Amino acid sequence: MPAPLLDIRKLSILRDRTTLLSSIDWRVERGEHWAILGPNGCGKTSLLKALTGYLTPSSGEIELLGEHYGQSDWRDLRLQVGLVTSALQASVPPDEPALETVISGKYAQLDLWMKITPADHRAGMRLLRFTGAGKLATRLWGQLSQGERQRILIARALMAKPKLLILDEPCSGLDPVAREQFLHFIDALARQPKAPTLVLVTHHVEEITPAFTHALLLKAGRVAASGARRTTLTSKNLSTIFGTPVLLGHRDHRLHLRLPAREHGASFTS
Ligand SMILES: Nc1ncnc2c1ncn2[C@@H]1O[C@H](COP(=O)(O)OP(=O)(O)OP(=O)(O)O)[C@@H](O)[C@H]1O
Repeated sequence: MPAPLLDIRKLSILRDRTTLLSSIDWRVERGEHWAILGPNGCGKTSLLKALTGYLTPSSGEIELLGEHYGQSDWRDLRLQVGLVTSALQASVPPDEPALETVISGKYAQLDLWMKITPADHRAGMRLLRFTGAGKLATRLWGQLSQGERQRILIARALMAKPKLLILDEPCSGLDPVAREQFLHFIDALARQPKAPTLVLVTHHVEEITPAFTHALLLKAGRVAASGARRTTLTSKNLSTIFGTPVLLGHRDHRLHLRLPAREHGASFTS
């Protein structure tokens, strides 16, 4: 049996007497796509930092692509993990054309300084077209819209042919139409036969499209629920993580969340 893509066991992280993560167990098999959901401060970013080697565990084990944290060079392993996060946006030079930003992903560098080979040019253009940004090749980073930037960053991440692609709140800052278009793209990407395993970090159940097969729900640094989407994404579990009763609905293969009627409280009178 092949090793799981990711196997995290009893991971705890403490900093300055604060528990960021407590006894996290999370196993991702190849071919699965996961959503990580939880309220502000529940530990989502800390978990991502731990698995990309930017936050050292206090205890527990992380196994990524069959390699154990602490025993392998995590800088090499990190190259197999694509990370699309808004934190990256500030690091891209504003005068860099989109095609160069994409190609820089192959070399894990920001601000591409080397000569572009014809093969890299072809691969970069193919990915730009694939992400629906083919016409943006010469557009400068500083001129791109938020939605366009997200597509460029995904193309950039795919340039390194990652086994795991992490999308950290990729819809923040997108208008409703751009968000829907972007979610369609992500759903289609996940269904590609050679797609990397996707991990989507979000606060919003609406963004968990049907291609996401599994979910990890975090609350206060702990796993509140984890597993197949049907059994994990439930009103009960979501009420637990958000600390208030919520109702999960399904419409047209999409999820939505609402508060029970009596929770709305305020009413208007004229
Ligand atoms: N280096 C640190 N030292 C102390 N506390 C930290 C440190 N890093 C994060 N924290 C705390 O750990 C908790 C989890 O933070 P984290 O950024 O992982 O949450 P998150 O789920 O990503 O939140 P959000 O949804 O708001 O982005 C927060 O309360 C945060 O203040």
